[in-house]
Amino acid sequence: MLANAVGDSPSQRLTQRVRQQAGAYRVIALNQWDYQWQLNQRDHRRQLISKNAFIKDRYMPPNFIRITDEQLLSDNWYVLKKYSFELQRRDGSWQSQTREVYDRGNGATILLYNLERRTVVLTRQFRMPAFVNGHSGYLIEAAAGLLDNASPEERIRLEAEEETGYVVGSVKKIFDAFMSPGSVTERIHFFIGEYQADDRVGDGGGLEEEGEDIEVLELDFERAIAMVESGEINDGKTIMLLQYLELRLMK
Ligand SMILES: Nc1nc2c(ncn2[C@@H]2O[C@H](COP(=O)(O)OP(=O)(O)O[C@H]3O[C@H](CO)[C@@H](O)[C@H](O)[C@@H]3O)[C@@H](O)[C@H]2O)c(=O)[nH]1
Ligand SMILES: [Mg+2]
Repeated sequence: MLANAVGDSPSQRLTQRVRQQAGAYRVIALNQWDYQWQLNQRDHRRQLISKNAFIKDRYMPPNFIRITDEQLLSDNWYVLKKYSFELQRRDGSWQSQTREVYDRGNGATILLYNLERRTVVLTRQFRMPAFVNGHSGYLIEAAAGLLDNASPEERIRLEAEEETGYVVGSVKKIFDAFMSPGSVTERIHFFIGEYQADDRVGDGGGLEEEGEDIEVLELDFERAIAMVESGEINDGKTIMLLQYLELRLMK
């Protein structure tokens, strides 16, 4: 339902309130993460105006963009589209642009750590895109997987066990992040979870039928940090997780 419909549902009341508050602002998006944002027209900074609002009928089309065309370039595995659109610049003028956008869904990742022994569990597997870009392709990474319609927490528990063999107890979501927002839609949900040696119930390794052949590495935390510095670990999500742990827990 468009938010300018007249009515008395919670979302409509919210919308009216937002509009009253709007003044110098334009509402830009009611996104899927339960946050409502508005955009300051003077400096284009986003400002959070409502959290955990109402899920279903709260879409308000932003008025700073007009999508004029959407062309499917490939849906061989995931979906690559070319969007043509007009975007309003900060001086108020409109500019036409095209952008290719690769949509492979969202993902989740987890760093398994043991505080007492100061260790972490990572994986090593072949990544074709890294190979194409001059790497051996064998990247050291935190366990991770695409959501495939599961919730981030549900998916990361399954993925951690599938890839590392560890059953994860409690997990903590620390943040989510766009990892390549210039071209890829994906948003990754980041988790950490403590493990003990006897939480390992299998070998991990991933699904052979999907081409996965994942090596499980248990590393001293200090060694892992040194590998970030030396460039041996150069996967973005893994660096972010290790540095989070260093800042918050492994002092
Ligand atoms: N046949 C085929 N298989 C594919 C293709 N692309 C991916 N796959 C397979 O699809 C499976 C996806 O495995 P997951 O464990 O769910 O995902 P992931 O590849 O580990 O992705 C995780 O790490 C990425 C890199 O950091 C993240 O981008 C992603 O969000 C997720 O966290 C893997 O077996 C992968 O080989 C493709 O084009 N063709
Ligand atoms: Mg994976």
